[in-house]
Amino acid sequence: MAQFFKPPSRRTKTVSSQVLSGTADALDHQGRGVIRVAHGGKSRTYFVPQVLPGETVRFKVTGQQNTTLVARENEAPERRSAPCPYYAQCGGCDLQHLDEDSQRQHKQRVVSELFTKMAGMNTELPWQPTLTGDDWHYRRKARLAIYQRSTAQPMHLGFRARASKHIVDIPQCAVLDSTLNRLLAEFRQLIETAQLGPHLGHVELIKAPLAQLCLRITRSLSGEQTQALHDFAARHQCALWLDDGEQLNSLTDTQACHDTTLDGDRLVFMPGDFIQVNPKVNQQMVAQALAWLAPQAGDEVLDLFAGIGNFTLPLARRAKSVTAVEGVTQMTQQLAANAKAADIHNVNAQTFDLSTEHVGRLLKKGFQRILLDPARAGAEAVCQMIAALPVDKKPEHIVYVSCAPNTLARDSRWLLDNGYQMTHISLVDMFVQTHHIETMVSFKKVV
Ligand SMILES: C[S@@+](CC[C@H](N)C(=O)[O-])C[C@H]1O[C@@H](n2cnc3c(N)ncnc32)[C@H](O)[C@@H]1O
Repeated sequence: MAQFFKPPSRRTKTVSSQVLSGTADALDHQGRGVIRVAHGGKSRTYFVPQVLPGETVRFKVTGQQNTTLVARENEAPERRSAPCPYYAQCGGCDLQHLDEDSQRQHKQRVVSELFTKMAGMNTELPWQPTLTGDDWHYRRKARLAIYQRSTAQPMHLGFRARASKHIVDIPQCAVLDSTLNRLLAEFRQLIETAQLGPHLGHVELIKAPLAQLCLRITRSLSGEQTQALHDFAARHQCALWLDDGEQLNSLTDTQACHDTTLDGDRLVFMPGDFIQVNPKVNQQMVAQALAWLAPQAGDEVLDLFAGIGNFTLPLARRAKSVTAVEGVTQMTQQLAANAKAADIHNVNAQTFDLSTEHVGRLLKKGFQRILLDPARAGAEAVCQMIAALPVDKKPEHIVYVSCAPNTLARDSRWLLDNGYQMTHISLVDMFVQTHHIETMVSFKKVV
């Protein structure tokens, strides 16, 4: 039999399940303690959840990126005891071991560092006061997973555990709106009495302004179960929706969900459409965008990643016209319908993918002001195309609203290197108790 030389495997030794120890010297942008551990003359960096700078811990390496905390040897002075009883298991509010002021300071520091590293900003950023609302019970929308193999087995209703598919039972959520929390407790009982558990995949709770429950149905319901849902909706004066994965049907004869803009216009939406989860903070965010963008009566404004028109309608009331672009057809149609119902006729709503060339053609028409509010992936293609515009076609003002500071810093570099100056930046405390960071930045054309 022929023999071939077999080189030794080049695969790095698996680190999985190793228990290491070290002291955190920083927090990363996901709120995890940064621990550097020496390995055979080299230093390796780990990111450990629930750990603060100065704390020495033992942690288990569960994958290339994942670690779990095993034991903490000391506590940093700024650590507080987490107010929510589910904090240790639930994957949700992962920064509540810091008080709210410390959370905000950490988030501001993260954004500043990312701007230095990724956008080349070496001067102090023009920070404005953080926009804040309630620290607890601020969420008007949440999706909870449901799992029950059969009615003889226990039912689970809650959020997924940290880095896992396991459901942590959450009878009450400390950041969920209080009306929705009360409804959640009643709904848990209904699942048991009507034996709904094996038929449901998740429930989405929305306050809009009537409480709404949207149920993901995985097996068809019996007549008695449907009646029990009807009775529940009547008893608790809420709306009920059934989603079978293909269609969303309203079970109750109630009005659709809606929000109200700061001008009093109605923004109708469907469960599943994007809405900003923190209504108090959202109102301030829209007001600040208007103040920074300062649309004038003669301005043509572009609202990109427009959703159902959260920024579009207020902008349209102040400018000559607004072109709003959104990638989901249903939301663009809803945006157009919302404008029409508010008697606003200067909105041109378009549907297309903003990561494509198409946006370049639109930008060449020339807009005085642009509002950008992308998803976490950011708006790099848009910023590159703004950067490449001739000076006379470049907008005078841009406001960028972001839920991911790394893509915000990356995209901002295109603007800062191509004729724009940052005039304002502020944190928007949309997701208190969690590591998620919402930021607003205003740019002004300087050349
Ligand atoms: C953060 S939400 C903002 C929505 C709206 N501005 C608001 O305040 O409610 C981002 C929106 O961008 C849309 N979107 C994400 N990626 C997109 C893309 N590549 N092209 C167009 N729209 C996109 C999403 O559907 C979503 O509605």
